Amino acid sequence: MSAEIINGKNLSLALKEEMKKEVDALKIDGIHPQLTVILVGDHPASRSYVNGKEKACGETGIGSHIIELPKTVSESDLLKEIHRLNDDANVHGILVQLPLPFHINEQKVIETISPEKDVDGFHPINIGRMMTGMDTYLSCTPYGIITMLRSKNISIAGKHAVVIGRSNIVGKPVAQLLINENATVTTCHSKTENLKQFTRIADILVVAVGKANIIDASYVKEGATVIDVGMNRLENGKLTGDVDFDSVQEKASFITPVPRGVGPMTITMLLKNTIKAARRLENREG
Ligand SMILES: Nc1nc2c(c(=O)[nH]1)N[C@@H](CN(C=O)c1ccc(C(=O)N[C@@H](CCC(=O)O)C(=O)O)cc1)CN2
Repeated sequence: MSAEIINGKNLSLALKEEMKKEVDALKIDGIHPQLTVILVGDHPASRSYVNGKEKACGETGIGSHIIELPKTVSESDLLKEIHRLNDDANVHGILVQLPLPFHINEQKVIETISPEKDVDGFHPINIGRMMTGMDTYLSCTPYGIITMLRSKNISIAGKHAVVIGRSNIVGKPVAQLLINENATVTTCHSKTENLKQFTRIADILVVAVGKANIIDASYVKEGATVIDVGMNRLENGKLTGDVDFDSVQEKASFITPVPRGVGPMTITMLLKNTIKAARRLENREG
């Protein structure tokens, strides 16, 4: 067997075309979706992700603005900036690029963003809404994963999904979204004993560990769907996932690559959330 590749880059292109039409229609109604991104410091990867967000906004007609703050900015100045954006009626979506410097409390920052403008879906109110199955902004990476599964009509209901990783940004919300889709979900993590006993019975395996090529074919059930959220930069500069792609591709039914898998979908779902925010804040059903 050789698994079908779920190409997040191509899916993103198709979704962005649809969103461009949606944004054009909104503009005719006088609504101009607007995203503001705050970038603290000059971490090259963060800068590149923020540039990617700006480019994707441009491609779909969404207005974007980047606020750059020095890495020495105080927590209170950052919070002030967020309050100002919360009060700015022209701004529909606010995002603070993570990670932040150590002297800034990330959770405090997330909780300061108005839940109605929290297009990252990180605010505890939006997490709570997601957990109770309410309509809300879904965290972009988990939302992208569910969208990738749906794009290939992969059955989720009744299937056993195993998530490796329990971060607030990926592991926990993706597990919850899979439960919302009626999967039976097992969450594994660094303290899980005998990881293979779980992964080998997974119909859907989501890997968000952060260790290059740690999951090889021996962890995977024949015919499984394998979603690789890992993004590991090797010494030679090459980007690789948590999944040993070549061996797992021989055993799985579907697999996401790195790069051009989940990563591009993270940005694309941010655009979806920004359009939703614009509709909601302008009272047009989002
Ligand atoms: N406020 C947020 N911060 C961070 C998030 C987030 O969703 N919100 N997620 C990550 C970074 N991230 C977006 O911000 C992100 C990561 C990766 C990609 C991507 O497209 N990756 C490419 C490869 C890019 C490369 O070569 O380096 C791919 O996988 O094909 C997009 C967005 C942490 N911070």
